[in-house]
Amino acid sequence: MPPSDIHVRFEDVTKTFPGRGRKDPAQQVLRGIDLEIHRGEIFGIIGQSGAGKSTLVRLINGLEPVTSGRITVGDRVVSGLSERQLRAVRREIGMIFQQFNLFRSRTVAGNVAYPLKVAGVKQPERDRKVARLLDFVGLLQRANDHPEQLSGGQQQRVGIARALATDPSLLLADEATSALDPETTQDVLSLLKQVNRELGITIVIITHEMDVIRQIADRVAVIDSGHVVESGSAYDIFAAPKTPEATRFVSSTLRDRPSAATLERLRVSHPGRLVTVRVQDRPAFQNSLSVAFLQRDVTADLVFGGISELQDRPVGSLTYSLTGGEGSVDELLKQLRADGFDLDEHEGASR
Ligand SMILES: Nc1ncnc2c1ncn2[C@@H]1O[C@H](COP(=O)(O)OP(=O)(O)OP(=O)(O)O)[C@@H](O)[C@H]1O
Repeated sequence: MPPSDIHVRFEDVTKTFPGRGRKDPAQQVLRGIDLEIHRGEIFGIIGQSGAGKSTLVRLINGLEPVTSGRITVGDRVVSGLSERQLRAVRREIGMIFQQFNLFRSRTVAGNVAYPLKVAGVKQPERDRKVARLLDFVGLLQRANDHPEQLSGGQQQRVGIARALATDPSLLLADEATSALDPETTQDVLSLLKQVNRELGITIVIITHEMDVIRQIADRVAVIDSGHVVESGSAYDIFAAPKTPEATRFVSSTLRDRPSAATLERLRVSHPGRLVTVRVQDRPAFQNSLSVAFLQRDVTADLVFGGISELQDRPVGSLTYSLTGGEGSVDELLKQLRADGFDLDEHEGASR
């Protein structure tokens, strides 16, 4: 990828918060982070609470300084800049927050106008721009209301309009939908997609909800205890997560794999060997499985599973209870693995 197509680059970045003594020791929150966020994409960062997501995103616009390593935004190294130098960088980077962070004393229009005022944009131009932004987020009619008169979703729309006021090329979204109900979350995610597709703005979205990643991200990094444990296209991570952390996040949203308790129940009600096959985006996926079952004379009862779509491609898994004559299930599993099927047998099942 040409360097100009990389919008944000982390190179061996660490972050340690200094402690204040023995009872409050220094805390290393990010360790050796290497990441490349491409221009024009929606990049998701997922991790559990305390994994270091907010810190990571706050390093990009210098709200926190790095401890070591280098962060580049466009062709500019932003780590190590002074507050004055950072002000110019921040004009190119919008940010939205979980709690919206609007000024309660200002109107909706006043909130959106604020960054323009700070940037020295004069009145008639400012009013025109505020009206255009409020129209874009669907709140032109509410320009003179105050934030508390709006729903959470509407307040986040104002947050988005305000973040777009200085025409940023990059938008940072810190748990932007975590305070919203599922339906409003959908609306805000649709608006963010529109911001990305129509305005060409790169979006970095951090979340602890894999469903947000499923709905919106092109690529994703999974972070755990300050490390990037897995990264890649959202489809690849959903279709074939490689680490236990990514697997946990994926099954939390697809709910396609049986839990330990469900497996116990399935073992009681089904005599066969329990095998989970990952759904693959290949022609006649299910038909090839059925043919293999028939050829080996194995009876396959579908006992659990789920298939969803991500970027118009199938993801998920199917769990079968397999029964057959002496050696036939072993032969079947060997053949399926050789044919490139991705499967796990749940040990402990009755044989
Ligand atoms: N300013 C700070 N000073 C000291 N420690 C901090 C500071 N900011 C964050 N931390 C610590 O860094 C760790 C990571 O916090 P961070 O907010 O980045 O995680 P997160 O993954 O975003 O989690 P959450 O979703 O709960 O905010 C936490 O243990 C937190 O207590």
